[in-house]
Amino acid sequence: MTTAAVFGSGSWGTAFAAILADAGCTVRLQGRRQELVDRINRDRVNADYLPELSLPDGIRATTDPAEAADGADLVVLAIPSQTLRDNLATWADVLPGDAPVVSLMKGIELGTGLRMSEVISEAGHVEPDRVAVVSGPNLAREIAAKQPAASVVACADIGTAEVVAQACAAPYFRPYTQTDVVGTEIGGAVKNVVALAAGMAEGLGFGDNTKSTIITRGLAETARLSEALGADPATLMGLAGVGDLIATCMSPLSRNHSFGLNLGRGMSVAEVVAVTKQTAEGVKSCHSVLELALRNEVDMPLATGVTAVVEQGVHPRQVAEALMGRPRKHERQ
Ligand SMILES: NC(=O)C1=CN([C@@H]2O[C@H](COP(=O)(O)OP(=O)(O)OC[C@H]3O[C@@H](n4cnc5c(N)ncnc54)[C@H](O)[C@@H]3O)[C@@H](O)[C@H]2O)C=CC1
Ligand SMILES: O=C(CO)COP(=O)(O)O
Repeated sequence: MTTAAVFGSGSWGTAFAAILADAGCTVRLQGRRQELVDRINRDRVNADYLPELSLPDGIRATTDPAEAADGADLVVLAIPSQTLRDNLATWADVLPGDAPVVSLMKGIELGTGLRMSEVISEAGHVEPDRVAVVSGPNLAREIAAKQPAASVVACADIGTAEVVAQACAAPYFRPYTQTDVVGTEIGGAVKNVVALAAGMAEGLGFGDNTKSTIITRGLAETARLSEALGADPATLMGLAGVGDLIATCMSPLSRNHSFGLNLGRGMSVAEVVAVTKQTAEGVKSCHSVLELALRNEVDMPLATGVTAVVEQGVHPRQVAEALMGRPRKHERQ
């Protein structure tokens, strides 16, 4: 039987721990707060993040990273992207030397422009062949309700991807394997930025034509960036690309979508941050995505507009007008 250690007991860490347990793994769920961990072990529920999910018996929570990682065959990381490097500085020593390490995170590191798998290799001292990424249309609350969904497990080493896929294949969760780690991670990070734009459009009172335009042109700029970084364009046509983009841009459950919605309705970034309890990765990753785009000479007008709203306080309506006023061009450019 596989023993899995999940670091991060927020919405996705908790929902993924339940997937692993339902797939037959023994799971140790690491959380920061003793009080939350005690409640998870006592009440079999993570009341702060997923109160509607009854946690399977195979999950035991702990605050101790060493206890979580001890003897694990699989390590899963589910924390905010911008905190990963600092956390790995303390966790690297306790990570098993031979287990696959899985990133559930959808962000790009500020300052370095590194993808989460690259941060894991660098700061966690894990060889790239052992680092896998799970990404797809996987809104935690729908997964927690055991609604059917699929995802992608990407790893440079297909054997490792298969081991991870085997460990997380549950009746309601269908993992597909991939070797295109770059495309899988860029798809996951950029869709959060595009979802902010879709939310803003909704907040401005625009309907489905506008949102569909944002999704489609958002996909085009995501594909341009991924290709420039060496990804396979086909990956963006799959679950970690268009699949996740649709779910996140359309769903009221998406935190990035909701964040954008509030901005479109006229709230300031500080006001939205104050009412947002969970991680909306696009708010920080828009900056790192744009830096990656500039470095690789890729045109990303939506990401540029989102960054102007988030960082310079430009009104979303102004961004919408600027986007619509650009010179016309061929659809494939
Ligand atoms: N919630 C979802 O539906 C999905 C989320 N993701 C990705 O998973 C990652 C984690 O997201 P969620 O679990 O949803 O976020 P969340 O906000 O629900 O939970 C974040 C967790 O990280 C912990 N945390 C916060 N700051 C920390 C720090 N400095 N050091 C260590 N731990 C810290 C929190 O205590 C909490 O347990 C993100 O990259 C997100 O994009 C991916 C797929 C689905
Ligand atoms: O990544 C997600 C769904 O696949 C979750 O999106 P949010 O972080 O916007 O809630």
